[in-house]
Amino acid sequence: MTNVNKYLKAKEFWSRISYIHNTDNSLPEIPKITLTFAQSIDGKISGKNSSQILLSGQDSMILTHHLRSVHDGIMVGVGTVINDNPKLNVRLFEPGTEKNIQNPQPIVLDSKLRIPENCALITLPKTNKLSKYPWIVCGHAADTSKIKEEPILEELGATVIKMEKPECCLSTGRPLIKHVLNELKKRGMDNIMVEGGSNVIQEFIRKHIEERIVNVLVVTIAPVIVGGDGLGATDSLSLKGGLNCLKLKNVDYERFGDDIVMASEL
Ligand SMILES: NC(=O)C1=CN([C@@H]2O[C@H](COP(=O)(O)OP(=O)(O)OC[C@H]3O[C@@H](n4cnc5c(N)ncnc54)[C@H](O)[C@@H]3O)[C@@H](O)[C@H]2O)C=CC1
Ligand SMILES: Nc1nc(O)c(N)c(N[C@@H]2O[C@H](COP(=O)(O)O)[C@@H](O)[C@H]2O)n1
Repeated sequence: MTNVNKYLKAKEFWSRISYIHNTDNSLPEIPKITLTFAQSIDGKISGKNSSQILLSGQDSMILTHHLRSVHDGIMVGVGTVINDNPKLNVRLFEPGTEKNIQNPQPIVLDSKLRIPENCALITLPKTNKLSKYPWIVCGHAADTSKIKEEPILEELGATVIKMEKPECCLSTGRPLIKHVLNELKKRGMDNIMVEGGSNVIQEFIRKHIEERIVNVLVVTIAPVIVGGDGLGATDSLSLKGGLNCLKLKNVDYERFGDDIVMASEL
């Protein structure tokens, strides 16, 4: 398949599955959510000691970058930033379309402002004008954090969104997802792609069971075996409320190179 056809296929797949995304089953006060990650055939999203691994092949990576380009925001937890130092921008696009490419707004869930000042999300926009400075969402426990100060991050270009009200955070200071999403909607985010990592994926699934906050789940399954040392997307997720397992609905599959991409309602 030529590269042009790979981009076309990614676009067509998103058009096909976004019928799920666009069904009006979402809560109007929060952005529409696409929950997405790549996993090995044995359900791991990273390797031993949480080491980052390249699971997606080129074709499914093109899809991931297309998804980034069609969302207002892209969200990860600070664990992913510390571990992977991701860029979270759109680097794979059809040649000739660069003028139309919009990078999503990077959003980092970071209860205690642990984000490294020299991470790519903060340094990249200095040299790459198309990249956006990150929004960093912290809780009230950030006050007592010994590490990062809000003014330093803001001087560097980041926007710190502090969830100060006690009802917006757990007693540990971790911001509650629903309140965070409501705040992001007020700041203009109509749809957000949530890229992980494990704790954030689990939090979205937990919350979804209560309030249906996820519109579409997109999982790339790569023909790779990581083994028992790897980190699973849902290793610490215990399904409460008598659920033995969560059965996905409206399931669709497509092959991208050697990978299978599954899209469904959660
Ligand atoms: N294969 C894939 O698609 C991906 C794999 N990963 C992998 O995931 C691992 C990182 O995952 P984790 O360590 O679990 O970190 P994480 O990225 O899920 O971040 C967790 C942190 O987010 C913060 N946070 C703030 N509010 C939160 C909330 N409401 N819910 C949950 N977290 C909140 C907390 O400080 C928490 O420690 C890395 O190994 C990385 O390589 C990450 C993204 C995608
Ligand atoms: N789609 C996908 N496939 C993989 O194999 C992956 N390891 C990931 N990981 C996610 O992508 C982030 C890296 O993004 P940049 O390439 O730096 O823009 C990483 O942090 C994970 O969120 N995704």
